[in-house]
Amino acid sequence: MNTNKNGKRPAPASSSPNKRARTIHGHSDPPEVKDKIASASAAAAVDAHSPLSILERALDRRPPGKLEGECVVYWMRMEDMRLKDNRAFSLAASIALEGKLSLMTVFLFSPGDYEAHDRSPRRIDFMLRNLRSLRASLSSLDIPLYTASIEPRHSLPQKLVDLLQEYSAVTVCANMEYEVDELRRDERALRLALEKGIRCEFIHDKCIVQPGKVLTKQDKPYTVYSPFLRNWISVVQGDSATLECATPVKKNTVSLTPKLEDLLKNPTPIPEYIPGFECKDKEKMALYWPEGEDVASEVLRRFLHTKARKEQLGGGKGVLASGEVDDLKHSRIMEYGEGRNRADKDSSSRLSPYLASGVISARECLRQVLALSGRKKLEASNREDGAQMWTQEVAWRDFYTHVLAAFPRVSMGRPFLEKFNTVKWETDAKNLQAFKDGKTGYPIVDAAMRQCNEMGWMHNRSRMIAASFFVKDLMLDWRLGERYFMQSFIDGDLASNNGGWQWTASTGTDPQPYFRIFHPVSQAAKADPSGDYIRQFVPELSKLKGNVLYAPWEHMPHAEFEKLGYPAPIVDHKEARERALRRYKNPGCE
Ligand SMILES: Cc1cc2nc3c(=O)[nH]c(=O)nc-3n(C[C@H](O)[C@H](O)[C@H](O)COP(=O)(O)OP(=O)(O)OC[C@H]3O[C@@H](n4cnc5c(N)ncnc54)[C@H](O)[C@@H]3O)c2cc1C
Repeated sequence: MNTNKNGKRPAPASSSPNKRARTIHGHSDPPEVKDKIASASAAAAVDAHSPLSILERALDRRPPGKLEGECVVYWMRMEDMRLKDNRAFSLAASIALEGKLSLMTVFLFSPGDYEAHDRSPRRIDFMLRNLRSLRASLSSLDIPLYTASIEPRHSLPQKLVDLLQEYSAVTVCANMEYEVDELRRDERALRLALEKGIRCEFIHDKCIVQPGKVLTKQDKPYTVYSPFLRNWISVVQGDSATLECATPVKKNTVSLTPKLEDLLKNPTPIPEYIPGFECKDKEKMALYWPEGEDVASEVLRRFLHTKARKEQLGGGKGVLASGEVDDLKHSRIMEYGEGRNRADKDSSSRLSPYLASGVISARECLRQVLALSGRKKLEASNREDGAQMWTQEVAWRDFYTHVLAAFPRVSMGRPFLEKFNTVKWETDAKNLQAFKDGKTGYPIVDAAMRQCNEMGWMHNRSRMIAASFFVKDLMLDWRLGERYFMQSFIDGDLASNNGGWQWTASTGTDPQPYFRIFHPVSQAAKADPSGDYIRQFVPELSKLKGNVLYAPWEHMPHAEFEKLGYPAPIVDHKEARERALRRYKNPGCE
């Protein structure tokens, strides 16, 4: 470790071009994500004929003649893992009721898709846990659940249709998933099903307002959030059907065929884990993030009605640990306007794992917010009221899903702003590893990354600070960071994660301007004024207080600093900032 002139401060590793000892220069895409980056022309072609528009057109086709069969299938996927307020499930039930048919549910595991989408073992384990809980609920409704693991992933549409035929299904209903591969898979399944006279219904459910419904005056998708939000609010308030709860599904009334009866009594197994996605810390994850619809409802209830609790900061305390106190006036949502950027407080809802897996619907969240103190109006410009502010955050989830649906190339490794595609990235493997391990020497970044590694989740501010440091300070390719987050999070959601990374990397829709670069020390003081967050996740610094905590190398004598066993900064922020400005200003240049 180096010391500076006054012998006090271990100097951060230099990032200026002529001093970079450990940095391997490279203009090429990093090998880890190379396969995932489409060419500009291929990506533009996908944008021009988006998989969503292709699927929507295909949905107009119906099998000729009367549908003959014995059941209707609800095809549940990993983003709609609930029975309440689930549109495809309700639709399947109503078609079954009308046709005097029985209802069954199918869940197909697709390890190839999980791999392709960098799904984390935590997310897969959460999926399995929720599925087990749903199986019990389905069984109480006499609805059989069929499960199977399908490989290779490209065979899934054909295997689904084989299964539909085996069970003599007339219709299959599913909620749309907006990722490119998934939309293409569904379109293929639809074509194959049609050939066999089976009807497919893929419907919008994930967002509060469906993609394609919030458009500019020129009928174009929005690329800027504020006008999107204003229009989104007018759609929500102008059409009462938007927030309507899907009809609850009742017990199967028709007597089941022997095959379905057998499936109800002898369900196909839900594995302990999916090979390749063994979750090493599953007990801990189950403590932090218990599964089930009732849990999700309780997480929401507490956010709306109870006060912040200190214990929720981390330290093995789950999202439903006891100690909550009802206090509508000072509930977490009421304090959200002021507190939402505080990583050291129990300031946000922690609903993201439940929303990402669809364990609770976003509509339900908004209905409950509107019911609070009889609130009826949403206001785009109100940035003080906690409930309004929170709704605006939930709208970001819709925004990024709409962006993904309208500009699918963003998920094909392309920056939304193509002009930044040639920005030169570093490829320093040691820096990448230090970031992942939370050993960058910047306490707030390290606390964020250690929270990620410990909980599979991070506070929004922490995600922004860590991602900014990754891109602008380490100058590492944002796609590598995007991938690591997906592989680590229990709430990994392609649209929100990609949106968050592209916002931070200044390459996305409505991004952070490239010249606004977070300072990892001043951001620490803002996000963690009490210091509790850093002390919780970075035990080497647990005895430090005040400004020393945010930049110990700067304020402590060298010998004292060394005793902490905490790394010195791996880059100098000032130099790194200049490098980032230089490279963003002139993409392609050193
Ligand atoms: C680099 C980066 C990566 C991210 N990756 C993900 C991800 O993989 N999955 C994910 O769900 N969110 C992601 N986010 C968004 C946001 O950080 C999380 O949704 C939020 O921190 C979850 O905590 P919460 O449920 O307590 O949020 P709250 O503040 O209580 O917000 C409520 C809900 O609104 C939605 N939401 C809030 N902020 C955003 C946002 N900026 N973008 C999209 N949706 C939002 C989420 O569904 C969230 O659960 C990312 C943000 C960044 C900057």
